[in-house]
Amino acid sequence: DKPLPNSQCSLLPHDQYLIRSKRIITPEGVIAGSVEVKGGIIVSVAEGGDQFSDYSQGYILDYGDAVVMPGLVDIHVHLNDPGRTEWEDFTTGTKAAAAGGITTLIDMPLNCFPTVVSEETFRLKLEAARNRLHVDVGFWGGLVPENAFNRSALESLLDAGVLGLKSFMCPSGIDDFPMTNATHIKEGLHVLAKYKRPLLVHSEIALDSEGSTDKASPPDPRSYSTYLKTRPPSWEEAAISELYKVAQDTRVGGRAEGAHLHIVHLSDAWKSLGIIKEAKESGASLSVETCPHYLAFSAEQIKDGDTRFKCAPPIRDEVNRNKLRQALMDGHIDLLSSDHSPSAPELKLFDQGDFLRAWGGISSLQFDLPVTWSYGKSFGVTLNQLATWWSERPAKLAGQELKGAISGGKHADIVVWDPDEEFELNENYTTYLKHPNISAYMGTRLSGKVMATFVRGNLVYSDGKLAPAACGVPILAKQ
Ligand SMILES: NC(=O)N[C@H]1NC(=O)NC1=O
Ligand SMILES: [Zn+2]
Ligand SMILES: [Zn+2]
Repeated sequence: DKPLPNSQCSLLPHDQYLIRSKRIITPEGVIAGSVEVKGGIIVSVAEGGDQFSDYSQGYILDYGDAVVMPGLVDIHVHLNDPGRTEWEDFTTGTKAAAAGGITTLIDMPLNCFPTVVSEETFRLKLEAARNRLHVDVGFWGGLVPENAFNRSALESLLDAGVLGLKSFMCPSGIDDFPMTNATHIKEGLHVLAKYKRPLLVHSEIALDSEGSTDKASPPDPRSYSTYLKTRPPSWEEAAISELYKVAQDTRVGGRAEGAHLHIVHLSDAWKSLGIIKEAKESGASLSVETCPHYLAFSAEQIKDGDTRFKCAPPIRDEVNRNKLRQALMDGHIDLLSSDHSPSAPELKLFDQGDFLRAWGGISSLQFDLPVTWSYGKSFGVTLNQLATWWSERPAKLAGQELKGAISGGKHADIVVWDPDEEFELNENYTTYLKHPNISAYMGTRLSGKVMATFVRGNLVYSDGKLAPAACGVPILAKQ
């Protein structure tokens, strides 16, 4: 049993050990057995336990019937560092991730300042992240009008190691991250094809909407329905129809073969979803995510002035929510992400409760797992589905073939949790997010408590404690 290179990285002073449990979630199904970890890698996964009854090579951690699952890979997180660290930063965000069983997160190129739209700005991002990551963190670069037609600028950003690009089809809310049109996106995909990396798109196009026109009786900005009317499903439909067309380039033999288009945070479960199904059938390389808040909440439940629930696209009515749940269960939605997009609490305008002027963004990162499980189990979500939507597919989208599953040869990125333990998410709950009070989940009762989190074999979180050192690494795309 070799000593660890840096004992501050892990709460477990062993390099080689066995994790035992009656419920290990593997790609082949749930098994009772053990996962053998050595040097940060899963060296074997075995059913039963007899062959290890005398495990003299290392240490044994027996978790009984707690669930041992691949750590979550949250591909859609805004940590706002550098530049808006009073909203969230690398330290708070990655501590929250570790405590929540998220072993890898991919940081978005906007809400930080400057935005990550060039090699130079990406270097600033990496500099800010240095020695401050408690889990592994990858980065999306930004596709904006300024770089979309500048192939060499995009190539240097991609050569520097961003895992793919992200763009908006509507105003992003951040001045130095302007929106792209279909032509910019087509060019971006063409460059990405060579790298075989994805483009993630915020898919709403701002059309004139009924909410903003009635001047005789101005709508009440404290009412959620006022906000909901300003961003109807037709905005998502309009964007996704455009994307259907540009995605044709990603087909075999197309101009952007090798690139992939990923639609982020789908809310509309009606026509948008239909177009996505058709695009997949057409042979386009396309996928879609939704977020726990669209599965958990409905417009009917959002109280006047409670701007914690403001996000874009908006949380829609209960019928839409149920249809979205069904689409997920039926396999039409590929994966889940948080779109963790916190702000300083002042920007949520809790005093006025003004839905039209408050910052749009849901804060949820630390609660990805218990939230998905608490709401998901009511509509039949299984443990294997959690691993597919939260680990296997997001790892694949981000090009991380060593992450996202409990199987031999992969990184030992593991969450151990108790699906049956319930807790009140209130001010007494230990939360590492910078501003827990802005989270839409605060005040709810959840089930599914994270007991331990391993990142490349380091026990970074256990039983309410974090490892002292920040030993997560920045993930750079391989050439
Ligand atoms: N800029 C930013 O983070 N916007 C996010 N917030 C939100 O609710 N939807 C988004 O795209
Ligand atoms: Zn977005
Ligand atoms: Zn986002």
